[in-house]
Amino acid sequence: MKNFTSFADVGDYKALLQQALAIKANPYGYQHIGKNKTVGLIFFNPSLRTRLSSIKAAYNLGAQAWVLNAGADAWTLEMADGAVMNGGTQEHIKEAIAVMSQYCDVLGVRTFPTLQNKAEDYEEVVFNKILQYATVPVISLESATLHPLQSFADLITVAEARKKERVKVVLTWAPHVRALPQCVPNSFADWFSEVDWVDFVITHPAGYELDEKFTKGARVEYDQHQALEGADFVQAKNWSSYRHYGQVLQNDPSWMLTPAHLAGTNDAQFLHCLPVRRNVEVSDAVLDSPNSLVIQEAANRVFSMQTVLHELLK
Ligand SMILES: NCCC[C@H](NC(=O)CCC(=O)O)C(=O)O
Ligand SMILES: NC(=O)OP(=O)(O)O
Repeated sequence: MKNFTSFADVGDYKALLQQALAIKANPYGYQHIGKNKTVGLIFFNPSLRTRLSSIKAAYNLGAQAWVLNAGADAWTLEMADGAVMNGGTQEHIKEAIAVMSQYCDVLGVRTFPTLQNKAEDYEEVVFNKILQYATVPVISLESATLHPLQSFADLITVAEARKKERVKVVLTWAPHVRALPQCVPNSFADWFSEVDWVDFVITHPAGYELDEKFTKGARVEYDQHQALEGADFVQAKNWSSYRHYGQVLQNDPSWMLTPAHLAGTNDAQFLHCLPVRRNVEVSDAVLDSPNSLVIQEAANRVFSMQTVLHELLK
């Protein structure tokens, strides 16, 4: 693995999953890998889990980590090639990333989409500049279109929690009060459509279709009730429209997941990447039920990151 930006970077996902489970069983057993190594973490956007689990993952591996809040703590960065920098931007991304590469052995970067410029977001213009200028391996901490560390943690969680060999996993759209990125559902589809022991179904209202580049022919069922029938795992997430880019087309509260929605499932276990808007996306009764895996899922963010760091630093 050269960088970690999507499922395609992984190669053998079964081997990576086994490695994650081995690391989780013996989290401090690989400290020789991180000795004298530094993990750099740059955030252009807020984070709780990704930031803290990445520091913990580095620590478990015997490495040190530093964090830069690029949106707040550093100089205002210029992204455009050939820019005449006589305005508000103070440092070009070209130098900034090259310099930060001098201070670490692997670089994690979070940069959200604009949700305004579809072409710029879906061409990953900012993230690709970072890949271009970095001289160390780069890990996506959530880019404009994908969140692979989250999906890998979701895969670890489903693998641990499944009660049978083949499982049905449903990704359901949920209402929200804001327009959110498509990264988490894109990435969930990018990973789960490839897992050979998963029957994967996506459900959302019309107009919320995801980019087929990521859904890769996965079954889309517009009737949420039908989709949830017999599910073993349900991942809920809001996203804004991809077709009508960045728009909130509707917010029908009947899509909020409640125990009644889960009645026809196979006692489904519940997933959400967090942060979650309680009683907007999902009801308290679902989040607080014994079938909720959200804390275990967040805990597994340490092991998805630790496994990726292990691969890139070994
Ligand atoms: N990193 C996990 C999800 C981040 C982001 N959620 C948010 O922005 C929620 C913000 C709010 O609830 O206002 C998203 O959906 O991609
Ligand atoms: N799930 C997730 O990535 O959370 P943060 O945005 O808090 O890092």
